[in-house]
Amino acid sequence: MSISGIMQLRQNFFIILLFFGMVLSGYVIILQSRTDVASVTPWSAPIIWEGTFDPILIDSIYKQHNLTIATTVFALGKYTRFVKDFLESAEQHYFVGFRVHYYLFTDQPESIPEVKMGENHNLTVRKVQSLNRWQDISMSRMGKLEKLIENELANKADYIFCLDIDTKFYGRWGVESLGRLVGVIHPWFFDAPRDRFTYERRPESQAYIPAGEGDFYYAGAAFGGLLEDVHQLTKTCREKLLIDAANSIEAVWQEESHLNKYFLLNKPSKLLSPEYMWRDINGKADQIKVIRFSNVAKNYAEVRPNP
Ligand SMILES: CC(=O)N[C@H]1[C@@H](OP(=O)(O)OP(=O)(O)OC[C@H]2O[C@@H](n3ccc(=O)[nH]c3=O)[C@H](O)[C@@H]2O)O[C@H](CO)[C@H](O)[C@@H]1O
Ligand SMILES: [Mn+2]
Repeated sequence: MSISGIMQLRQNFFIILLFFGMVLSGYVIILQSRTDVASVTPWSAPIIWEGTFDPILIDSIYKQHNLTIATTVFALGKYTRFVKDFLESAEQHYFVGFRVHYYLFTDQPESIPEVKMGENHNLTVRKVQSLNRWQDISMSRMGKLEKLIENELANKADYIFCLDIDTKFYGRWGVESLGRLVGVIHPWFFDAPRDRFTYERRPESQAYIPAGEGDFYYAGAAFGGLLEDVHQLTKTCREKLLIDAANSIEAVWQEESHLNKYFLLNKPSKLLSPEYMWRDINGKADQIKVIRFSNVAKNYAEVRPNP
């Protein structure tokens, strides 16, 4: 056979290989799903797990939209020690390649370390008053977030995520997490029956959820969505926390209880699996293929201002 004949044969072979490759990868994308976990809620909202999305494809779709994701964290009292790891790990894994604006609320702006930000990632530090009880610090976030969205974020961001600071990123958290109203399934309860959920059970509280009701138990340490939807959420929770305070009752898990009540009445349009909120001290679970974001181990007695 002549040289050009061999070249032709080789070329044909590669074309056939390419064709089969495309067919095969097409199948892989279309068949991408999970059978060991629920990947959709009874109200038809997706639940995001590893294997339910194609990161390259979804990035390329969202790239066209030039979005900004506002991201809030609070570090008061001894919780400033968590800031460095949070920000450094976020810069490795959190919306890499997309616009992110972190808003960090602290009572000690002077002790916030310098962390090198990636392209299109910015940090704004805000001074807030210190509070004496950790419960008050945690609950007061709702009102501060409400005000931030109301007074500052319009035209500056598209989506917002509100996260705990005693946390660290270990894997990708990207545009697959974006949605109108987004909740994260709590790492203690993703596998538990509903009657074990630690909802507020006293009817006197605005966060009350009766036995037999409720869909999931959501983490207070991460939620998000479109500005308008998160504004409504934070406003409602702030109002309900105030009513409870006026009635001298504090929900069992503070604003997390109110968040769970809100999500019962206003279903999230997207849920994130506990890959997006694990705990360093938790053991492994078969369903968790990737840990993306996790609560770091902490000595409660040492870091909190009160028991
Ligand atoms: C995994 C998860 O869903 N965690 C929730 C849970 O316990 P946690 O044990 O995660 O609560 P926590 O001590 O981390 O407090 C929540 C957040 O408040 C801030 N903070 C708290 C104390 C302090 O001295 N300084 C300070 O800055 C900080 O941003 C912290 O991340 O319950 C809390 C309310 O009961 C919140 O709903 C948390 O989000
Ligand atoms: Mn926490």
